[in-house]
Amino acid sequence: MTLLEVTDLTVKFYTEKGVVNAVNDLSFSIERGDTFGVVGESGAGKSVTAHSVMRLIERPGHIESGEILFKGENILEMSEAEIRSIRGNEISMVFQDAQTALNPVYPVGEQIAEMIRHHLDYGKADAKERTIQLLDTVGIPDAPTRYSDYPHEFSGGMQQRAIIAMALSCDPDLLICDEPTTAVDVTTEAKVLAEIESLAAEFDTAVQLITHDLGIVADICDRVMVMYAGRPVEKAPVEELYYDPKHPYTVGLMSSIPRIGDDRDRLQTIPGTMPDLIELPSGCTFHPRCPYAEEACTRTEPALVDPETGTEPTNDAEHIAACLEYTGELNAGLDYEVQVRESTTDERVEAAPESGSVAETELSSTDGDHDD
Ligand SMILES: Nc1ncnc2c1ncn2[C@@H]1O[C@H](COP(=O)(O)OP(=O)(O)OP(=O)(O)O)[C@@H](O)[C@H]1O
Repeated sequence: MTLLEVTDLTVKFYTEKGVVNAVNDLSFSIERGDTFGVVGESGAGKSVTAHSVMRLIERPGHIESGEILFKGENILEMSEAEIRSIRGNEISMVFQDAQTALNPVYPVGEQIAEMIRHHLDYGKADAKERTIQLLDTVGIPDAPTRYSDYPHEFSGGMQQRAIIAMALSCDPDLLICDEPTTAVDVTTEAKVLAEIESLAAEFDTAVQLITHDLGIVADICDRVMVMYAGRPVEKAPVEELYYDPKHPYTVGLMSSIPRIGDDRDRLQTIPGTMPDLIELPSGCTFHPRCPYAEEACTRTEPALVDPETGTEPTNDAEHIAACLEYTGELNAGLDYEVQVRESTTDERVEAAPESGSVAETELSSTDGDHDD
């Protein structure tokens, strides 16, 4: 049975300025042990999607329609007690502002042990032992001593790992990580991500990783969903997305990956910003920013289709995209090139949109040592 199956999810926020269409008709699924990336710029609806899965959407937000099946049970129809027993237990989440998840006045170890006692009904000594084991697993050096340290005695990277340990403490089936590394430096980021990856493998935990960075997705995800203005515009196994991106927005995102020592101004490659979600553009919501947009794109909203056939995807279709190119409605077509450069240490993919800019990313895995 599929672990998580989201179908036609629509979420709106009723604000004074108007109704924000945060998530529109979104469907995706995550299998057990899968690492699923959700990418897109700020405001794409990534966090709202994750919060919906945890049923944490609060007023003025409202889940308008859709189904969220977790192990076959509809999360949206569960009682408060049922959803509470799943949250932090079978599904746990590392939030964007992860550091605030630690209470500054209690030792880190005690906070994790408390979670374990609460959710797994462990005795005091067993909970402490499991906590120390977990701290050790996430790479906290000298875990038995560090157990009694307060959050401020941990470095940012160590705090982040402690939070991941906390999220994993109940051995969840699904770990949702919302930009888990925004608050840490680049070196720590690579280590934390490697940690999530190896722990997920060790515990057979599925991961939904939310990020705006396709480079991170390349490092650790199996499958990816690219979101734009509350909708999925492309879904694919990670390698296919990199070698053969089908949606112009994905190509634009790949162009935006900044690299150290890179003198090209990559962040400029997608002109404009995410549209106002109160008044979405007509037709394809990406058309105002798309270098290939034609008249048809201002009128017709593209459906997610199998790019090979241009038809509605079958259930087992792995790569799907929402662009009129694939339903034969564009005259000039898409004009970008994907180049694959291989080197001894990594593989790089480049995609060049019409503007002449080049998208590039690495398909190498992060190094997973534990130093801070
Ligand atoms: N409580 C709220 N009230 C009003 N609008 C909201 C609220 N929460 C989210 N939204 C709106 O929903 C849209 C999607 O937000 P969301 O946080 O999911 O984006 P995101 O892709 O996760 O972006 P980021 O990477 O910045 O977190 C945004 O336009 C946001 O303004």
